[in-house]
Amino acid sequence: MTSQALISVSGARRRYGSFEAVRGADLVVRRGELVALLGTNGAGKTSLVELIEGLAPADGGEVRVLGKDPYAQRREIVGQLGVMLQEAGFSPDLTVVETARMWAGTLTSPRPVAEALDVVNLAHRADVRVASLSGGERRRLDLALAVMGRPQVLFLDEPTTGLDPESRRATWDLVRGLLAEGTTVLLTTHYLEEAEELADRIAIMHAGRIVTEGTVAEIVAAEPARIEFVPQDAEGRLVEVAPADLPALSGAVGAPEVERSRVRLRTDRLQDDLEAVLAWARARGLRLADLDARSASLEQAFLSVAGTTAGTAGPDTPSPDASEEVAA
Ligand SMILES: Nc1ncnc2c1ncn2[C@@H]1O[C@H](COP(=O)(O)OP(=O)(O)OP(=O)(O)O)[C@@H](O)[C@H]1O
Repeated sequence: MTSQALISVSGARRRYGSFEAVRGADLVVRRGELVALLGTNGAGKTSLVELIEGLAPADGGEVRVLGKDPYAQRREIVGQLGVMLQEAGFSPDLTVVETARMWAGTLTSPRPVAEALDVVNLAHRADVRVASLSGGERRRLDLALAVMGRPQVLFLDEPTTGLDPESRRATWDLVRGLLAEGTTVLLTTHYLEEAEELADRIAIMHAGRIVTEGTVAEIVAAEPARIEFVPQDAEGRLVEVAPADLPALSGAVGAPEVERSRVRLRTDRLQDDLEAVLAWARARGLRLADLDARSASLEQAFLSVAGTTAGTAGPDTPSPDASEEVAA
């Protein structure tokens, strides 16, 4: 059974003057799932999310949230939406609990303030001034405010940017707790690792469109695997091989590359072609130094979207664990 789409965007467009930042984007977020929206810098993520949040009207296409037009019918749904902004903009002189009470005062049926602070593990910091909170605690306060109204749909905009790894993991746990409560989440993030950890599905945006969408496994499966090695003889001396000397691969994607003795192959049939490479090496008495055979990563899929789709934007600095191999 397919669960109900709480967010549905079809052919959405948004223009700033003559520049079209969102150029026919399609996106569905179903009840109870977390969809991570990734993209290159300037891809149009913020412009699209603002349409979904009802902060601006679409210049074309259709945007529906909880079955309503989020711009024209904003009042009917705004109470069901929670938005975690980059900067909530509260006075640094207020304490945590004062801030939370003030925010709760603007909502029709808020969670008890103590509960909201508890959800984000800030109860013990209730009487601390906002100015004295760490960066991670401030982000948690932003999250507490976003979930204060028990939103059905929660928008998380780079919720862990600037946080240390421990705080980031703590935030992920909080988000998992909200998902377990049934909250539906649209997350924008520059951290691929964050998307892999949290997302049921990922949508990658580039140049105003969603160009790839699916589970991590689906997105990664569409990218070829890699086999790399440096051929050596039995004494450990480098052996130069020309691309034409390499074995024919049944799942080959593109031509083999040989760069300073390192051989790079791309394949859609990793196991079969790895066996072919090993048999080829054995028959020639070669050792394969630095042998590395692996399925594609989300990062490779992301970079391939960023690199092969028309447009000028380069990839974001995607994740702290971005492999040197790809970044090089
Ligand atoms: N108010 C505006 N006026 C004119 N152009 C704008 C405006 N806001 C955004 N843009 C442009 O629209 C494009 C998309 O911007 P947007 O902020 O939506 O991208 P993004 O994917 O959120 O980028 P980032 O990851 O860098 O935050 C960019 O080229 C940006 O310069």
